[in-house]
Amino acid sequence: MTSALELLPAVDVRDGQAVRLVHGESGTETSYGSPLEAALAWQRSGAEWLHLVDLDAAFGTGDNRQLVREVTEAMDIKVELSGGIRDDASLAAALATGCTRVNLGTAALETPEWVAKVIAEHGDKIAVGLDVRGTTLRGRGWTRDGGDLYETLARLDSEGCARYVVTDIAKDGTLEGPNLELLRNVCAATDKPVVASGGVSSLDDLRALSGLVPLGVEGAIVGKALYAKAFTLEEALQAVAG
Ligand SMILES: O=C(O)c1ccccc1NCC(=O)[C@H](O)[C@H](O)COP(=O)(O)O
Repeated sequence: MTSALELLPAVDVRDGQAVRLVHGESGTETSYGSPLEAALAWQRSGAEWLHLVDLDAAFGTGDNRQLVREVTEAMDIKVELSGGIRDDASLAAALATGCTRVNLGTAALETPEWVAKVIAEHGDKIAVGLDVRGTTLRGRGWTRDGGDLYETLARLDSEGCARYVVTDIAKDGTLEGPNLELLRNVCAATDKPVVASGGVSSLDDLRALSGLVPLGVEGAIVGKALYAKAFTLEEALQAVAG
């Protein structure tokens, strides 16, 4: 039997606030208040995962490390931490929060030897974010080109990377629907589970992503649609229930 699609409601933190960006671009923020309140609300609604992003750390405009730690420690559910985890110190701080796993982005493009080392050390506590425009990867808060998607995926697979978080930046925060073709292509290129991110707008999008579970899509991150109240998390969980 195939498992149900996992849902990861997103809390992206900028300057201490829960925000949503469009295409991940700095300056496009819509603010949604306290990150802790948002995270607790998703937990109360039945989430089993939280996708928590430190956008300042991703953009290099500071960090929300203390707040991210407080939110993670307040959760009874699994937490995936993302944003600016690029060296031993930031990885140690992220893992010390007690999160379930971390999502590395820029480091996989700029310091591949370090990423290979931490994959070997930490196994499935490490996921790698493949954030793309077309098939070109983007790093540094999605502001710099960082190589070819499929070459990088092959390299990370050979290093034992456990899981990928795949974002089509053109879709992120737009409510235009996920890039199903990209997800199919990535699943065809790797045996490792894929978490889809960016663009979910409706329960039908979630049903379409559920249809990709047999191909290797394990989960879906949902941000803007929940904040914009396109549907509730309870409805989303019902829609993907196996
Ligand atoms: O995850 C990151 O490190 C990151 C870096 C720079 C800009 C954005 C980043 N993440 C954004 C997300 O993970 C979103 O929460 C997620 O893609 C949800 O998108 P949507 O459902 O379209 O709001």
